[in-house]
Amino acid sequence: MTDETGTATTTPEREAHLQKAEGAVLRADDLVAGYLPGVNILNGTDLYCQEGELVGIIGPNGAGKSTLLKALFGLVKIKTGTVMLQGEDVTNQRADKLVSAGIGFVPQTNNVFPSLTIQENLEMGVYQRPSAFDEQFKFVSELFPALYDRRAQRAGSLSGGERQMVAMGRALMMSPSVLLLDEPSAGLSPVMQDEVFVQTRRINRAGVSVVMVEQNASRCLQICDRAYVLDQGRNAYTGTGEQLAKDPKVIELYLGTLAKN
Ligand SMILES: Nc1ncnc2c1ncn2[C@@H]1O[C@H](COP(=O)(O)OP(=O)(O)OP(=O)(O)O)[C@@H](O)[C@H]1O
Repeated sequence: MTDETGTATTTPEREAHLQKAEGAVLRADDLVAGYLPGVNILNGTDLYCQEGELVGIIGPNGAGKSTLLKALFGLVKIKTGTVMLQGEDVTNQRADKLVSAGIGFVPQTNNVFPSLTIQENLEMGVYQRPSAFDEQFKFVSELFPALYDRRAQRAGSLSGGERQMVAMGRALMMSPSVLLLDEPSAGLSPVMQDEVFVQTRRINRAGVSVVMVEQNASRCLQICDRAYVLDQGRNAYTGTGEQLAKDPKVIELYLGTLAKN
């Protein structure tokens, strides 16, 4: 991390965070990234996800939450900093390489092929390893029985919540070491939002490490093991979901406006 003058800085909190990041399935250190030359959206973001963890990322609009996920998944250029997947440096690797290396990503929008059936969508998820289809289809069908029952239905005819299930199922087809979810509850009715949180927890309990960005901050903090509050591309607060949900500063600055539902 550097200050405005480019001098290296660190804090005891950051040192402690870096120590806890040892051995993580996915870790990002000091990411600086953005879309345009000279305009950084991430300004030294740190994150880690240990095996089996469900990690949430919350924060105000425009904080860089989606940008962080895209940077982890090779969709936004990382200018400085590193991304390590199971101890391997994967900084700025192409998304398709990251999928075969073990990162699953579910974008916020346009995350299914609407003209394809549910089964065909799931086949697309495993196109790099077609021989794994049967086994992975069984795993995904056990998590989401409705997908199996309706496998011949076109994804374009499904509701928002059902599409989200297909998108998650597709990303799980490669049996990822870590699954990145970008605002899975966005645009859904309160009932369907709840369903998505239950499903996310179920995926995590099935042994999949998850990093999720969420606009429904209070619900996210309820289900996640740990979370980051991002502000202006920097780590503002971090702790267990329970700690952050009770932290007066987090409540005042972020949950007050974000946790309406
Ligand atoms: N493709 C892009 N090109 C240029 N700037 C972008 C692009 N996508 C996002 N940004 C900018 O990056 C900043 C962070 O956006 P980002 O979507 O990461 O925020 P966020 O924390 O996910 O917010 P929200 O909850 O509103 O989605 C915003 O200022 C946004 O305008």
